[in-house]
Amino acid sequence: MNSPSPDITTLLKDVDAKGKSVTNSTSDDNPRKALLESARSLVTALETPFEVVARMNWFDPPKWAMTRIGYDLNLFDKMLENNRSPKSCEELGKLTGADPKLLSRMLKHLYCCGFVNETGSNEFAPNAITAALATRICKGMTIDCYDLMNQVNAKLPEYLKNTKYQNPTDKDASIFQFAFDTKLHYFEWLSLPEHAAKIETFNAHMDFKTLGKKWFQSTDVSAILNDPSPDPESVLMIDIGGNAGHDIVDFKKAFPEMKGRLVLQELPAVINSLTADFPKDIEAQEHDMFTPQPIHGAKAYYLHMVLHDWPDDSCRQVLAQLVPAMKNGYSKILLNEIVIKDKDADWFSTSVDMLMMLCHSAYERTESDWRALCEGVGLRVSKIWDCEGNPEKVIEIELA
Ligand SMILES: C[S@@+](CC[C@H](N)C(=O)[O-])C[C@H]1O[C@@H](n2cnc3c(N)ncnc32)[C@H](O)[C@@H]1O
Repeated sequence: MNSPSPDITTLLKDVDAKGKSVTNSTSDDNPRKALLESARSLVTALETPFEVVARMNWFDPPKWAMTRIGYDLNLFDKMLENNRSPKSCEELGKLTGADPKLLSRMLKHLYCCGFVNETGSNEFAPNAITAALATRICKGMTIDCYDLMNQVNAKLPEYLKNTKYQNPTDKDASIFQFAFDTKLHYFEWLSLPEHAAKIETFNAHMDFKTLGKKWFQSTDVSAILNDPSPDPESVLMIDIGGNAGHDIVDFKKAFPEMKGRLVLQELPAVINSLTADFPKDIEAQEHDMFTPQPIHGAKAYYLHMVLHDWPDDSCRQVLAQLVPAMKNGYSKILLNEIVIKDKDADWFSTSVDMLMMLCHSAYERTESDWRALCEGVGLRVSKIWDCEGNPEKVIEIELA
């Protein structure tokens, strides 16, 4: 191999320097993230362009497919059995019902992905990624994305060719609708009785999707919810489009002493999917956010990655339903949303932006996009809280 180019040398020094600032501290994850970014830059510089293209075309698609099939076989759970002991493909074949030769080929690829450890010839053991894959949220996210996105991605080139490469903005003519040959909006389609199982994978995906800490773990909550009414009957927070309530449930756990009612508002199909262990001290209410907000004078109307599913005119309709319900000088809307950078956007934000285009003809907004959206309906952004550098921020909004 040739001696490293100056670029590589600089990148190595950068990795070395960033590595020194990483500690085991769980309270500040930023040094680890900075090292990861530097390490990624180093890998990008080391790989040849042809290796990059080969990985994209040959390596990544079966990585996704083999993982998806792993769930059908219950493979990751089976690998974790018996105290995570290494298992031969013969043994795994008996546990999953799959051909040991097929399992051997699948697991060799998953080993190259770092998803399992190889402990011998045709023998594999789970590692931390296998254990993560076995969790409900990783399983739900993978099944939800794989089963949907393969079909949608496959039709994307044809859709964009048909629309002469216009940026998709029509919620009723999304790429999802084209790919699945339906006139229903994604959330109407998901609400069909025959898609009840998909709701569970979607809920698990939503539970997964926030990278990093939740908003109330990374902001000054007492400053945001300042001076809430001492009346225990008043509403402290409504989680609108809160899915199965993972945010508001965790908020309640984090602040059990905070006064005021907590309410989850969602579509009927999601409310019906709530399990028996949904906390009794949080109210679950069916509500269509495009209709007038029934609860007036709440301290906070919280929407987490809800508006990003919709193009601008729909977002304005949702916000306009909140305006008459808000108490001037008291109520706030809290949007917990990605604020995509004008320049140097991160991979999480751009990936979710693509997902929004594919599913909903929607997009991730910059700070100026969010401000313009609010100003159009008699609201104003009073503060944007940076959540420890995470792409998702808290956009605090008041009546203008
Ligand atoms: C991207 S998910 C975000 C869920 C949750 N806030 C979170 O961050 O995990 C958007 C949610 O909006 C809900 N939703 C869609 N249309 C809605 C409507 N018209 N009224 C209320 N909720 C709606 C969906 O059911 C879905 O759970």
